[in-house]
Amino acid sequence: MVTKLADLEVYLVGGAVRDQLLGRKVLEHDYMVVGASQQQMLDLGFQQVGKDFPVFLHPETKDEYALARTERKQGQGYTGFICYAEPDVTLEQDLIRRDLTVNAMAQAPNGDLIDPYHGQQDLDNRILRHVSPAFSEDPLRVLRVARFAARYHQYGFTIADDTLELMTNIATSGELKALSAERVWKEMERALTEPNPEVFIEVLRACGALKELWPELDKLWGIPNPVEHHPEICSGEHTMLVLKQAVKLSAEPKVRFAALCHDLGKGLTPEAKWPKHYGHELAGVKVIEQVAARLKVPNDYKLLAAKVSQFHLNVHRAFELKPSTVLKLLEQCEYQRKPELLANILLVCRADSLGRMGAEHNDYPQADYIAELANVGKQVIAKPFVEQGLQGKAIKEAMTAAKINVIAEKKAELLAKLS
Ligand SMILES: Nc1ccn([C@@H]2O[C@H](COP(=O)(O)OP(=O)(O)OP(=O)(O)O)[C@@H](O)[C@H]2O)c(=O)n1
Repeated sequence: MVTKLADLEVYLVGGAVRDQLLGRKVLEHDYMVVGASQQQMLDLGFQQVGKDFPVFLHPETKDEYALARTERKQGQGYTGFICYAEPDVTLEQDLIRRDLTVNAMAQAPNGDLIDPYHGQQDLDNRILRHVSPAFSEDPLRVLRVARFAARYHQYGFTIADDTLELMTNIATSGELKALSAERVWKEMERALTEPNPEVFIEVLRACGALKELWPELDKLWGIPNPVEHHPEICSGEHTMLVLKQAVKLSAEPKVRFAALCHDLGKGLTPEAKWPKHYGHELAGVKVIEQVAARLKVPNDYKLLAAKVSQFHLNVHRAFELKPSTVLKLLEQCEYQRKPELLANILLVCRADSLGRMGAEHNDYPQADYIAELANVGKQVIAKPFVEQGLQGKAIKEAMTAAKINVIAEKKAELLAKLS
């Protein structure tokens, strides 16, 4: 009979066991409780937090404690689960419903590892492998595996062949379409923070999930670019190179998302026009809006991606732009109200330029050049024009003329230095 906390049969489970064995920092401790009822947990002072599952917060540590449970799928989609969490559910029964063997290990309080599905062996061999056919019960696991592959690529992990086959079956069955946009986006966003987000995209592509979830991106493979600017030719390959450069430049997932989106407009170029892509910048904005609406992408991600798509070629051509065009570009990038937006646009443009085969170590002086012109533009203020007695529209016109002047002066100075 469980009457005090010390009587509970408790195991550390999931990511904490995995990451501890990998020598990684453990941020979250999840525990499983075997042999207790929901009422006993409440009587011990645990606070129930799970709506769908019996998950509780420890009265003192606030760590998550879940009752051992089995789950069976009922119908399509995530909500259709029959969950059973009575005290007779065993540790092994709970572990077998989990996604990957490396996630299906438990550790007893005395340190013993309970590993009925050989997670440690897979961990040592650097393999992501599903535990059982129950893997398919939650299609989101296709994205989870791709995300773990992106995270653990640095340790040499690969996906077991039969797991990739299972993921392919899930993707081609159309079941990914039943996932809510919120769950899909959450996985994508997390994947974008990993050290190798390009692996996430490559895995999704390899199992056919990218085509289902993000066809506008999937389409870029096979669309050529002019070889003189893009020795890698393929737009999909180029996008992966840009993403890798973006990872080097910024930890911000929205910068990485914008890198993925910057050439989506190329998917709309009629084949007869290949390998050129006139107008893909503006065409891409519509595609990004469509992707953002479908995946419920946050507005700041959408805004950055759309601006990068629209203006990346202009930024690349920065030195050729007239001062008035530079000012227009800066204003369209909301350079005064949102300095971070312009800084991120310039980062992605740099990633785009360096994300071409053989260009990895090139310089990208356009970014500093635009940033410096923005700085001088910002310094023009309304006060002197107001003091001259100008009003309303006249102040705005005078300020614009003054901004163009200071930009022209700075442009001449910077170009003289660069030449
Ligand atoms: N769709 C899911 C979600 C979770 N789990 C299981 O629940 C555990 C905890 O899930 P979560 O906290 O999402 O993942 P972690 O493995 O802890 O990974 P992360 O480090 O990304 O938090 C996982 O280890 C896995 O055993 C699962 O099998 N299927």
